[in-house]
Amino acid sequence: MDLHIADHPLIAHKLTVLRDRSTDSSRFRTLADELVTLLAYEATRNIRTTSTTVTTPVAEASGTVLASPRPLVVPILRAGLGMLEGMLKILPTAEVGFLGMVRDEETLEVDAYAERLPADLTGRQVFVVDPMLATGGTLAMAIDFLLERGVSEVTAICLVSAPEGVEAISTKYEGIAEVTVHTAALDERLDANGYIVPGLGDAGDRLYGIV
Ligand SMILES: O=P(O)(O)OC[C@H]1O[C@H](OP(=O)(O)OP(=O)(O)O)[C@H](O)[C@@H]1O
Ligand SMILES: O=c1cc[nH]c(=O)[nH]1
Ligand SMILES: [Mg+2]
Repeated sequence: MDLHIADHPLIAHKLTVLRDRSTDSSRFRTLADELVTLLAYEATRNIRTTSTTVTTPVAEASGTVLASPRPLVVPILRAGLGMLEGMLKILPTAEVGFLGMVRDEETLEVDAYAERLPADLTGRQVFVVDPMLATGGTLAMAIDFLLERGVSEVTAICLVSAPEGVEAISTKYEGIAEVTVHTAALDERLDANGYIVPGLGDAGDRLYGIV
């Protein structure tokens, strides 16, 4: 697995405000949106393109456009929805698929309650967005859904990741699929309840639950 940890002062600043317990939902949503746009710039560095020519008002120029089929963005509900608009700002032509998943707070087992993906994703470039990579159980289930549909290359964009989740994904897909994770931060560890330390708390609640 390829892990990229962002190293940019604007990302560090926005993430610091995002972590702050006193940041309210409205500001949290704005920051998540801004952060994913910044992370997506680097995460799309290897997006597939094709060469073309374009006629300017002056002359013909050679150019580059996104290849077909267009990329697929998959937010993992609920918290991943807070990263969708930020992704679409820089990938406005992407197709969007949805996965709804929730962790059991006691067992940390993941339940998939919604799935709306194209049936055949053979050869498609896929960007999964979810703010938190904790145990890695949710991202693994999402990757499994995608692999079943023919995907061989998945890029995940997360805001905060735990070493335990990174290790779990790296081990599970070694030699099976090309998985890349872009994260704004790699934190210290998980606590006894499966929360990332220092993390930012429950991303879904902070985006949509608590004002
Ligand atoms: O790596 P894991 O241990 O699987 O945990 C990470 C998952 O937990 C959060 O979702 P949650 O289950 O809280 O659902 P929500 O988005 O509806 O809040 C988060 O958005 C990830 O999807
Ligand atoms: O710290 C964590 C871990 C999982 N999900 C969250 O929202 N936060
Ligand atoms: Mg949650």
